[in-house]
Amino acid sequence: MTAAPSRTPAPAAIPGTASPGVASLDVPGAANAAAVEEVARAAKKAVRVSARRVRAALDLDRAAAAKAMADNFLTALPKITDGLAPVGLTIAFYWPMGDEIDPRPLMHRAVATGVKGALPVCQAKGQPLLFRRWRPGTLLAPDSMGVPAPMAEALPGAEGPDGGAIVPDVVLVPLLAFDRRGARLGYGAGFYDRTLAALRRQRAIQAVGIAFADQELDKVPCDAHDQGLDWIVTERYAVRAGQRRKR
Ligand SMILES: Nc1nc2c(c(=O)[nH]1)N(C=O)[C@@H](CNc1ccc(C(=O)N[C@@H](CCC(=O)O)C(=O)O)cc1)CN2
Ligand SMILES: Nc1ncnc2c1ncn2[C@@H]1O[C@H](COP(=O)(O)OP(=O)(O)OP(=O)(O)O)[C@@H](O)[C@H]1O
Repeated sequence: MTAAPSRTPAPAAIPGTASPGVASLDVPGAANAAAVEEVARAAKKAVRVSARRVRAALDLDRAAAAKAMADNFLTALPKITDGLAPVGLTIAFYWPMGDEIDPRPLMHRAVATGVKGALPVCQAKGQPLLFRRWRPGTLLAPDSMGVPAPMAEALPGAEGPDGGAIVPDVVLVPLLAFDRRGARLGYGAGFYDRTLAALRRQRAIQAVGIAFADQELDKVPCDAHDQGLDWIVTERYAVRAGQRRKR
């Protein structure tokens, strides 16, 4: 199965991956569902450890890769946003953490073309992320997970508990590992899964996984609550999830 065309709402889960790799655990009923979850959780944990090592050890020019990723993203943007609101497009970026590919060159270039920028804010564990407006120069302070995020007070008209939250059209998702189906692995706190699930209930959005190309795996372990990617953009290419690898 391929990803849904971009004019229809994005798929809520990764097509054909309800119980990947563990379908032979043919135990009927709720016990099976729990076993499948458990196997997926253990598999993810192991893959996360090795994926972190792989990303930290990548032997490449990280600044050049960040620029190349920005080029690929901006070239693909008309396709990524085909069918979304053409005016006042809001893109949720992320502020780089650790060894992640740096989205800041992309953020500056995208905003210079008139895109509205946003950054995620962690409110608390177990809660979806919210997004606040980002422009070059926006003051950032550590959110509840210690990641720099726009402060509520810094925003004009940001009254209310969410401090001026905005709903993005395109969400950049930082990855530890991904596959071409659009399955992804993050830090394991479930922030992006919860956030994409909540956004997709509200409107058509596009989730774009951002990573170094070498973070790709044949198959990332995933389970029923995992929210898939619509696109993947790396320093080497931009692809719609669900497309076969041309190699
Ligand atoms: N750049 C970026 N921003 C993001 C995320 C992300 O993955 N990348 N998130 C995606 O969910 C949310 C933050 N999630 C987080 C999940 C785990 C840890 C964490 O375990 N931190 C460790 C140090 C990890 C490290 O340095 O590699 C710690 O605080 O001890 C932090 C943030 C929102 N913002
Ligand atoms: N939509 C959701 N509602 C409630 N809990 C969820 C949801 N999505 C994920 N979770 C929980 O979050 C935890 C982490 O999920 P998972 O292992 O998929 O992390 P991840 O995809 O690597 O993390 P992230 O989404 O932060 O990048 C799991 O224990 C899962 O039960």
